[in-house]
Amino acid sequence: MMSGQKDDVIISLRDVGVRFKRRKGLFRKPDYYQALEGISFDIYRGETLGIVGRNGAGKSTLLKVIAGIIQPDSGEVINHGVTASLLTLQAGFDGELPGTDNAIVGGMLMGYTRKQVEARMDDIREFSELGDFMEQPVKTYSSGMRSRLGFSVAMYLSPDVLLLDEVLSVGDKEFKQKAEAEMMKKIHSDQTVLLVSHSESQVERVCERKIAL
Ligand SMILES: Nc1ncnc2c1ncn2[C@@H]1O[C@H](COP(=O)(O)OP(=O)(O)OP(=O)(O)O)[C@@H](O)[C@H]1O
Repeated sequence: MMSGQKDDVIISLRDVGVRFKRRKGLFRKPDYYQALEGISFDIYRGETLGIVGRNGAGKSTLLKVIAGIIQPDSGEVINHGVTASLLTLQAGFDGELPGTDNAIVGGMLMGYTRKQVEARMDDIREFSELGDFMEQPVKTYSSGMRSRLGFSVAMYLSPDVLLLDEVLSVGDKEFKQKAEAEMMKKIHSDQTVLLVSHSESQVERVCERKIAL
């Protein structure tokens, strides 16, 4: 991980716009939906930035643009040489593969080698509290178990910028508290975190700065 000053800008968004083509069936022309428009801000090294907004405000879309998963239709995202990975609870896992293999694949997508992920597997297993379930296919997991796996992988294999989409809002109360405590440690370290949340109070509690969409 890179260390540096808190006033280093590591990613800049300049007037970013994203629109989606919406199909209207066979006999009508598609139209366009402007999911994001004119978004400009800087992300500083080491900060924890909360992104809030109502359903459909474009929060998940914004994280995808920052992660480079989708390209903006206007404006630009300038990455000053950092890795940014998106953690969501819905996507990313192969249900047929066991938790361990999913952790390895996830880590490799963030630029780690298999050996590097394996070296952290005991920590991931312990934090997630999945135990022997780590050897079971992810399709047999409950949604809470999936979120524990995703969160634990992200915590132990952090890219320079960790993009978290609603990951603190699931799981049982106990795990949520443990996850939040772990997040607080990251926040007080060099780790840069962008956190999307429906909960304004959670953002107030966890983040140093917030952006409303
Ligand atoms: N692939 C897509 N094709 C068409 N429209 C899309 C697509 N992805 C998102 N949208 C639309 O863009 C808007 C923003 O979606 P996004 O998922 O970014 O919102 P959000 O703020 O994360 O919402 P939520 O709080 O409900 O998770 C929504 O109106 C959604 O319908």
